[in-house]
Parts: sequence; structure tokens; C-alpha cells
Amino acid sequence: MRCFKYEPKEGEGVGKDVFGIGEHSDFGLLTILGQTTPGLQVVSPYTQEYVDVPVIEGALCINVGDMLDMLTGGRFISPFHRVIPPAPGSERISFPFFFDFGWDAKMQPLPLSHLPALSPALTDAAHTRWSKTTFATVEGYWWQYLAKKVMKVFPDLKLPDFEANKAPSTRFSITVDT
Ligand SMILES: O=C(O)CCC(=O)C(=O)O
Ligand SMILES: [Fe+2]
Repeated sequence: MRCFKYEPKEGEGVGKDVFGIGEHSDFGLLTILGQTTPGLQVVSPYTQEYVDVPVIEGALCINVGDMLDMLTGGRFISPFHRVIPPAPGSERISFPFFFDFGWDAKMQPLPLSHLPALSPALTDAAHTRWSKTTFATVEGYWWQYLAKKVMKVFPDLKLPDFEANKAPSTRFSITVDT
């Protein structure tokens, strides 16, 4: 769970293309988001244009991530989204909960052969989406995806190269007496 506070972007040179969070898609399974005020925008799967996500009192916004999109062969769409800054004199608070996989979860495509095939247009759209998302494949373990993501976001961290180790980590497998 994270908590973001967005403040207005003021000053010279601040134009329409300045965002609280720039365009991205979430990379895991689902993001469950609480938000105080509008500001979140999402690319509509129908028009491919950005639309405002309404804030509905008492409701949470559920966003599909890249891995759910890929696991389901494009049946759930991981949309690009961004946050516009609040108007001068206001602020926006949001609480995303990233509902992702267990550290050692094995990534593998779901068996979907019993489902009707996606239309050619939706299949093309899925491939275009995947070519722009964080990961190209569904294999290995979730911790490998996390390590890659951390290295991408913080390139200066100089993490060791995790690629060589294909086995799941056992470091965090501890038994807790309840
Ligand atoms: O603050 C928001 O409404 C969205 C945050 C977001 O997109 C993210 O953390 O991935
Ligand atoms: Fe996001």
C-alpha cells in the first residue's frame, strides 16, 4: 500500500503536459485505489483517448495490471493511465494497494484453450499493448520481475545480476508461530 499526496504544479514553464504521475501501466495483477478527488485519467479501450476516472464516494477503483493482461491472453486490459496535478489551492491524496503475487509465485500463462478465441482486432491490440508494457514474457518467478522493475526504476542501485539464478529464493521462507 502506498499513499500519494499530489500538490499543484505552479511556476513558469508548467504546461498541460506536466503530470502528477506520467503515463504508465501497472505491472502486477490488480491495483486497488482509494482517491479523495479526481485527477486520475485512463486510456479508454474504445476510443484510445484519455478519459477522467470519476471519484465515487465509498467506491474503490480497480485497475488491471500488465501481468493479469498477459496471463489472461489479453482478456483483461492493463490500461495506460496518468494523474493530472490538482488545481492551485487544492491537493489530491490517493492510496494504491498493489495486489500482486507471492515472492516465489511461478509465472505461467493460464490454460485458456476452452475459451473462445479473441477477435483478430483484440489480439492485435493485445500484442501492441504488450510491446509497450514492462515485461515481454510470462515465465520464471515473480521475484525476478520485481528485481527487474526495481533495477529499471532505480538504475543507480547497482543490484547484482539476478538473471543467472533461475531458482526461487528460499531466504524469505520462514515459519511464524501463531
Ligand atoms: O494516484 C493515483 O490515482 C494513481 C497512482 C498510480 O497510478 C500508481 O501508483 O501506479
Ligand atoms: Fe498506476
